[in-house]
Amino acid sequence: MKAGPRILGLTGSIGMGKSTVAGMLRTLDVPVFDADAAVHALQGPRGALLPQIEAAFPGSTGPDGVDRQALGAAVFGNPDKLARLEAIVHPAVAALRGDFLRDNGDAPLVVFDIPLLYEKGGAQGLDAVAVVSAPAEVQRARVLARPGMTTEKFEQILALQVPDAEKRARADYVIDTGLPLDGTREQVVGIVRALTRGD
Ligand SMILES: CC(C)(COP(=O)(O)OP(=O)(O)OC[C@H]1O[C@@H](n2cnc3c(N)ncnc32)[C@H](O)[C@@H]1O)[C@@H](O)C(=O)NCCC(=O)NCCS
Ligand SMILES: Nc1ncnc2c1ncn2[C@@H]1O[C@H](COP(=O)(O)OP(=O)(O)OP(=O)(O)O)[C@@H](O)[C@H]1O
Repeated sequence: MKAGPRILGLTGSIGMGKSTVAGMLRTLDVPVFDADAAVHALQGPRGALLPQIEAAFPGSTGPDGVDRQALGAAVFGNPDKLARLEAIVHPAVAALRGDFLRDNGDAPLVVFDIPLLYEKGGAQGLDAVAVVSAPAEVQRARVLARPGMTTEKFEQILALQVPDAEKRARADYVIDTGLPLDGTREQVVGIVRALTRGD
């Protein structure tokens, strides 16, 4: 028997409903590590990565932390700059994820919410992966409704992400978020049951 919790990776492309599903998992008492929140904390006011990011991208940080709009404009669409930012951010996120796992060592199941799981090869050590997915037109409508989002930015981000169809093909579970929330919640409950049964 494996020591420690089972680990479910949760991923999905922009606007597919990861955060909503992560919220559903938390209400089922499943601890969720939120990679995006970790990035925000590391880049926010007094964030641990501010000196390194300022050195690599002068003028991109201030008293409120990283200017995400400006840094995003600099790195999305420029693979070298994006790789430089990732080399700063990803090891720090991995360290926080290790802390989380130690803190929740007694839970039967934990979830790693990792937006870029397939893009950045974060699948090692996971027992299963669930992908959130909705039809492309639902995704587009959700994303373009967000403040500060433009069609251009959306297209740039999509181009950086593994296509939804490929994610669905590779995942152990597909969670459909293109339907009313209750239907999605039912699927989430089923996955948690399947992964915690028979321990
Ligand atoms: C460049 C930053 C500051 C822009 O922040 P902003 O708030 O404008 O965008 P946000 O983080 O919400 O990302 C928007 C979309 O782009 C995607 N995205 C973010 N980083 C990347 C990346 N390195 N490669 C591909 N897609 C990415 C996200 O999954 C999301 O769908 C930020 O995305 C960042 O620091 N990215 C590098 C670190 C990283 O890889 N984070 C992903 C979680 S580990
Ligand atoms: N069945 C459903 N499941 C999940 N989200 C749904 C569903 N129906 C409607 N929605 C809505 O779709 C939106 C999904 O946004 P959410 O922030 O969860 O996506 P995300 O994948 O985390 O996005 P990003 O990767 O861009 O941060 C929310 O506004 C949510 O209320």
